Amino acid sequence: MLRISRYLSKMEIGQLLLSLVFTVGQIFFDLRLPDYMSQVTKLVETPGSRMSDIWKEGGKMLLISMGSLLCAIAVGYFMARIGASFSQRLRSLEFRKVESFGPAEMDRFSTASLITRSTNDVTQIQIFITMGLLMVFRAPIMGVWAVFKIAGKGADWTWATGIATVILMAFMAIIMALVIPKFKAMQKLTDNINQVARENLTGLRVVRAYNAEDYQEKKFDKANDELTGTQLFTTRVIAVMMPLMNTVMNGLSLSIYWIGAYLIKAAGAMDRLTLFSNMVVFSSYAMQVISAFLLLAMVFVLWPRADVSAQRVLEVLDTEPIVRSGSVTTGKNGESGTVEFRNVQFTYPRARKPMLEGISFKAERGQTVAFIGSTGSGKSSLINLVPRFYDVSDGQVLVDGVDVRDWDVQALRDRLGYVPQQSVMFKGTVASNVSYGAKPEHSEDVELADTSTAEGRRHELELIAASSDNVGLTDAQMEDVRKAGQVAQASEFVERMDGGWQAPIAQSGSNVSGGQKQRLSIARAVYRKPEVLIFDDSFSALDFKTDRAVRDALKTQAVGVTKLIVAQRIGTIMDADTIVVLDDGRVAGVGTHDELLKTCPVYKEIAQSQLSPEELEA
Ligand SMILES: Nc1ncnc2c1ncn2[C@@H]1O[C@H](COP(=O)(O)OP(=O)(O)OP(=O)(O)O)[C@@H](O)[C@H]1O
Repeated sequence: MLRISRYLSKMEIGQLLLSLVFTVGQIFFDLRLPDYMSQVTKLVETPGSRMSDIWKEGGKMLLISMGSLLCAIAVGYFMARIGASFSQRLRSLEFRKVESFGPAEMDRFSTASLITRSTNDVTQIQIFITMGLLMVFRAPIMGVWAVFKIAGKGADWTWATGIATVILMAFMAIIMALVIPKFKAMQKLTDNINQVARENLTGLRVVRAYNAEDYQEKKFDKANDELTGTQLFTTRVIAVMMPLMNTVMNGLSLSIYWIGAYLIKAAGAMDRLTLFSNMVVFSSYAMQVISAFLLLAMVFVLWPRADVSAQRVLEVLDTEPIVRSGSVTTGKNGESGTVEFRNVQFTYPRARKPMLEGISFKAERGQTVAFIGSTGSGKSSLINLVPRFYDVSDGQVLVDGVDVRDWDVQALRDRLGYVPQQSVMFKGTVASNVSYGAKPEHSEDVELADTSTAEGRRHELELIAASSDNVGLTDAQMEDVRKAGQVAQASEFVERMDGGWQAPIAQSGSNVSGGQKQRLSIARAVYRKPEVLIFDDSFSALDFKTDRAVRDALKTQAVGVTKLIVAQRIGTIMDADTIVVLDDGRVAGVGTHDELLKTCPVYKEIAQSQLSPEELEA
């Protein structure tokens, strides 16, 4: 929990210190009250006291109470502010950190856990800051101060308070020993429930199609019951805590008065009034000591969960992606549009066996290099090394003559137009999806925006607005969107949509078909005007005619752009300048279609399974 405080802004630290001052003020006022109470008691007991004197002392008590109230309000206000702005910053930082993650980091954390870590975990930290943080300071200050106030005011009463304190501490120790491990488990169980819910929602169609609702429900019920069971246990234990504490508190009050009654009975008439007043004061201070323990108990309720959450949030924030950015921003000797693999070996993190071995080829500027091979032969794995989703285990991948590990990652990816195997659409419009690469990249400024100040929050909003849906594309940009759409053979269906290029795209592109998504995804890559276009099996959802039309358009419209194409269909890649045939992560052949038909049995087998004898002869 302490380590996460390094993300507090200066303003928040200032507010925290101010709250601390107000807390000390509140304690001061609270501990002054018994003194006035003692005065009032004396006045009431002393024959001949005037009502106005009692009113005066009572008035002072009221003022002191008001002072305490105002301090409490100030503390509550500042702590709520700190809690809200700090958690906002943590969420933003986590979001940006996750954006820098590659597949390796995503595999390590899992999507569900990352969602819990930036929502539920941050909320636990916020609750602790708002409700528990100042108690950490308030409880000991109040306890020690109150002990000083009662020191020397009666050995018997002090003994009674000491015994009550020991009983309280014993109760608290038992309760904490019972609940802390459960609190730790609770966040993991929340991850679990998120994971099951997420899987169910994303796979809803399959669940329905296979009538697997019961199975899914059982899985969810199990996760839900586990979480509920743990929550019930901790809540029950904590529910017992308060009555126990109150019993001890009331027991102590009773003991003080009981002891007082004996002492007063044994004292002489002159001392009785002083003793009585001392007893009232002592009892008030003793209650303050016990209250300090009650506050500590509250801290112990909130702290363990917040501490676990802080560790989980820090785990994300402290993770440095395996793929680290280099510094090169231009190609070697002005080279442009070349991609070369030099004896590349690649092993997936946590895998024992290399997935790719001995891969070498070079794509010159403007050339088309295609990759074909059976399912699982490593085509996607190979292509993923170019944008550095993973790094090679051995050998080199060079873009424009520079090792991809030396490239500044942004500069490298700016040169590439990547079309993934599964198209991804974002909520927005057709145009905003196609022009996605034109958005300003997230700026370092955002990370530093101090959201604890009004100025910082305004700045953050401006930056968010600048990077949100680019509704206002310039005419030139809109022209580029249309051109990219034409190359990807998307214009026809887009123009038939309600709103044309401004037609809305639902979350995950659920209002367009698989083939349409694929075409928009291709348009998005073309729009960037990259040096290298990478198609990871991107033509598979297209019909043969569209596949052909897209490739023809690319030939005429994307001249000089290097194309790396992963494909299942021979027809898609037949005219490539070079075809690399993969078999179980090794190169089985490299050459043109005609060459490979003669020299590569694996390629010949694939070709024979897809083409007619006439096509093969042609
Ligand atoms: N993230 C990963 N971690 C570990 N192994 C992986 C990972 N992704 C893929 N693999 C393994 O790498 C192998 C090659 O997968 P890859 O996706 O590169 O094949 P592919 O040739 O593109 O197949 P397809 O044509 O079906 O898309 C597979 O055996 C797969 O199990």
